[in-house]
Formats: sequence, structure tokens, C-alpha cells
Amino acid sequence: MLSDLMINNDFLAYTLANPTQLPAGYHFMLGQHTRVEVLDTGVIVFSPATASKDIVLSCAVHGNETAPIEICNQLISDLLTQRIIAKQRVMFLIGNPAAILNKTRFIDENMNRLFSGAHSKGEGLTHPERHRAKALEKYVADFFNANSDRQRIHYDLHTAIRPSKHEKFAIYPYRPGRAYSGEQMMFLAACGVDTILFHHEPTTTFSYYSSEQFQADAFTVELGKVMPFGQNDMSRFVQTHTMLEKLITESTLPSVAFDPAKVNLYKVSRSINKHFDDFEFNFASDTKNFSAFKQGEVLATEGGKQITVEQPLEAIVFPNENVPVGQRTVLCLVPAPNESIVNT
Ligand SMILES: O=C(O)CCC(=O)N[C@@H](CCC(=O)O)C(=O)O
Ligand SMILES: [Zn+2]
Repeated sequence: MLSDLMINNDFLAYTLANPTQLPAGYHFMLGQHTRVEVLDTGVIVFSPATASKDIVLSCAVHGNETAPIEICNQLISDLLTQRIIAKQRVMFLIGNPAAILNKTRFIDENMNRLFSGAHSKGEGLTHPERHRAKALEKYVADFFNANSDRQRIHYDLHTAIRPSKHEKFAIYPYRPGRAYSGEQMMFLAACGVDTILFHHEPTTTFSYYSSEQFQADAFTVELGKVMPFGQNDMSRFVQTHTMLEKLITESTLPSVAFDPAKVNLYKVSRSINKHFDDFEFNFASDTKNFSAFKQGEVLATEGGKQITVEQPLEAIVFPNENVPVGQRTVLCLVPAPNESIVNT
């Protein structure tokens, strides 16, 4: 049955052939060792008989961010062909298949602003991203709620619109009262993700949802710059791919003590939101993520006012003036040398 539905074990092709839904979910065994459940289009779970971690790997929450999709599809294919065997339970989510087919970030709305219930508030309730965000929340909830005694991990894999001075970086969602995990940051560093941004407030992103609702070790992981399918230099993702494979296929990973020399740590000093349609940045459109500006320099103008740098130095990340009024245009960052980090 599997080969009829999923030719060449290509779950991405199968997902894109059924971009909105499957006729029905189904399950099957790989040998005697792994139960596979296809729950929906782009949703597949691999469950070995025993495990200590429940891991979610999501990609294509933004449809044009192709490198993470290729990484996940390769891991899924390697699991289906039994080239590798899962020792941990893992769910892969291909977030927005319709946007992948459309080769765009989204169809109607940025899905990564719709989690933690935002899908059911405000305007646009009929947008396909609203339904999908709600469904993805449920798959994650069911997946994590199935076990209470396992480490919960969610890496939501992305690529950034612009090039970055730190090519690979991760956003650590706001988590008041919970120390940051040094072990997680060392794992990410081993993936080549050597820069961490600590978020300063709750958000409606997918990683915040898993972190806040399920106390998962959850991150938005940016693996490089957006490229179309076929134009990713996959050699730049070998470290990430290798470490994700180890995470899934090894019973335990060596515990690596947190070493601040291995990571660049920033915290978000503020999120600059758009208030007027005329919002315009004052820097060149090819300015890289993590470019720094000095106190008093004008970052942007809107509604006849200037928005200036407040701290002695602020770096910028994710500048995007083409967002709806009310949404984030850019995050400002300052160094974060004194965060509470524990070695777990
Ligand atoms: O490059 C950009 O401008 C956006 C890249 C991207 O999609 N980033 C995520 C970050 C989510 C987070 O803050 O955790 C996003 O904007 O959704
Ligand atoms: Zn993205």
C-alpha cells in the first residue's frame, strides 16, 4: 500500500499531490520496530516501541523556505526505506503545502503569526492558513500529550529572507521563570546554529506555542537564506542534517556542557511594529541580518516620525516593511551576556 501512495518514499511529492487533505489517515509498520502514522497531508509520525524523547520537526510554515523541506524529506525517506531507524518518537510537519506549490511565503496570511489561538481571532477566518495553523496545533498537542515522561523537543525549521552575518541562528521563545537550556544551545551549535536570540515577549509563532503550552525545548531555527528548490547548496546543511539524524536515531546523545565561546547570544531589545502604511526603512534593502546601528541613527520613518536606535548599539534582524499594519517590521537586538542558563 505504501508504495502505491508514496512513490519512491517521497513524502514531499505525496504531500504536494494532496495539498489540502488526504482521503483518510492510515498507519503501517516498518519491520517489527516502528509504527508509522500518516495523520494528514504533510503530517507523519514515526514511533519506535520505546523512546525517551518526543521530537517535532516542522518545515514550510513558510512555503518558499525550501532547504528545511529538503532536509526533512530526506530524513523521512531515510526512515521509510529503513536506511535509518528511529530510536526516538518523531513527528514531521510540512506546514503549508499550498504555499510550497505557489512558491510563496504564504497564500493569504503569514501562518507563523497564527498560533496560540490567533488563528481564531480577528479578520480572515476563512484563510487556509487559519485552518492549517489550528490543525497543526492539534497534531502537536496530541503528539506531546501522549506521553508525560519524555523530553519534548520542537525545532521549527526556516530560512531567512535576507542574508545574515550569522548564517544560522535560532530564536529562543520567551519563557519567563524557565532557565535557558545550555544542552539545547550546544546541540544547536553542533548543528552549525551558532547564534541564539532570546525573545523578550510572548508571540504567536509555532515555536512559542510548543514552548509555552507543552514546556518543549522549542526553537525557530533559521538555516540560511531563502532559495528556490534546486538552488540550495546542500553542503551547507550537512552538520544540521547529521545532528538531526543523530537526535532521532540515537538512544542518548552525549551531554555537552554549555560553552559561551561556542555561541553568539543576543536578546531582543524591542520589536518595532508597523503603525502606518507609509512605514519605510532608512537602510538599504540588501542590509544583512545582524547589521548594527549606533544610538540616534534613524532606522525607519512612519507617519511623519523617525524611529531611532535607542541603545548604544542595536543590531537588526528580519527587517520587512511589507507586512500588514500591526505586525512586526523588525526585531532589534542587544548582546545578552547574563541570561540564566542551566546545563540541561
Ligand atoms: O527573514 C525574515 O524576515 C523572516 C524569516 C522568518 O520567517 N522568521 C520567523 C521568525 C519567527 C520567530 O520570531 O520565532 C518569522 O518571521 O516567522
Ligand atoms: Zn520562515
